[in-house]
Amino acid sequence: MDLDTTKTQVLSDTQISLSRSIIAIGAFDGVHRGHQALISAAVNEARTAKVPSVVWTFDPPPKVVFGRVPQLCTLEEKLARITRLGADYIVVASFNRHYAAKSAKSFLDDLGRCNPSSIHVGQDFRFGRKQSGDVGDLASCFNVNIATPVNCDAGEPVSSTRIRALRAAGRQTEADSLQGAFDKVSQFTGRLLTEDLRFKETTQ
Ligand SMILES: Cc1cc2nc3c(=O)[nH]c(=O)nc-3n(C[C@H](O)[C@H](O)[C@H](O)COP(=O)(O)O)c2cc1C
Ligand SMILES: Nc1ncnc2c1ncn2[C@@H]1O[C@H](COP(=O)(O)OP(=O)(O)OP(=O)(O)O)[C@@H](O)[C@H]1O
Repeated sequence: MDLDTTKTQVLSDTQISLSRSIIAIGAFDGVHRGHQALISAAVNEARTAKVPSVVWTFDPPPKVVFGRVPQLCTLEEKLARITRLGADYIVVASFNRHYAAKSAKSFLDDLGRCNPSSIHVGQDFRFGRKQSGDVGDLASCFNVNIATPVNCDAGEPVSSTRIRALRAAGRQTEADSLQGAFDKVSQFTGRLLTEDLRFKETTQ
C-alpha cells in the first residue's frame, strides 16, 4: 500500500484538541521494531474505527534529559519514521525538568483533550512527576491496550537500551536489524504546525 506521508500533522502538546482519537504514547527513541508494532496497532485500530490516530511523544527522550543515556535518533528522524507508520497526528511534548515536574493527574487531563477511545502503551509505561503514574492509573481514566512485547530472533525483547549498547560496541548490523530500517525516511515530509521544534520542515 502506498502511504501518503504528507498528511501527518505535528503539533505541540498544548495545541492538540480532538473530539475523538486513538493514542499511542512513548519516548520512541529510534522507533525500533517494538515501537513500530505498538504504533501500528494504534494506527490500525484508528483506521478501522475511522477516528484520528495520535502518536504522543517526548523530545528529547526523558532518559536523555535525565542524563542517563545518549539519544539514538534525531527528532526529525523520529518524526519521519512515525509518519511512515501512517499516524494522523504526532504530538511532541518538549521534555525538560519543568515538564517532568507535571503531575500524573495533569498529564491525564492533557490526554483527555484528545478524547481517546483507547490508548496503546507497553506494560512498563510510567508518567508524571517522579514516574508516579502507571498503567493502572491510565486505565482508571481510559481504555488501555497493552502492547505485546516484540522480541528479537534470539528471544530477547527489542529495546532502545539494547540498540544503544550494540551501537556503542560497533555492532551496527545487529543494531540496524533491531531498529528495523525503512527506505528513504531520513527526511520528515509531514506538516509541522508548531514553531517550537528544532528543525525546519522539508519543502516539497
Ligand atoms: C508529565 C510527565 C512527567 C514525567 N516526569 C518524570 C520524572 O520526574 N522522572 C523521570 O524519570 N521520568 C519522568 N517522565 C518520563 C516517564 O517516566 C516516561 O519515560 C515517559 O512517559 C515515556 O514513556 P516510555 O519511557 O515508556 O516511553 C515523565 C513523563 C511525563 C509524561
Ligand atoms: N519490544 C517492545 N515491544 C513492544 N512494546 C515495546 C517494546 N519496547 C518498548 N515498548 C513500549 O513502547 C513504549 C515506548 O517505549 P520506550 O520509548 O521506553 O522504549 P524502550 O525500548 O523501552 O526504551 P529504553 O530501552 O530506553 O527504556 C513503551 O510503552 C514501551 O513499553
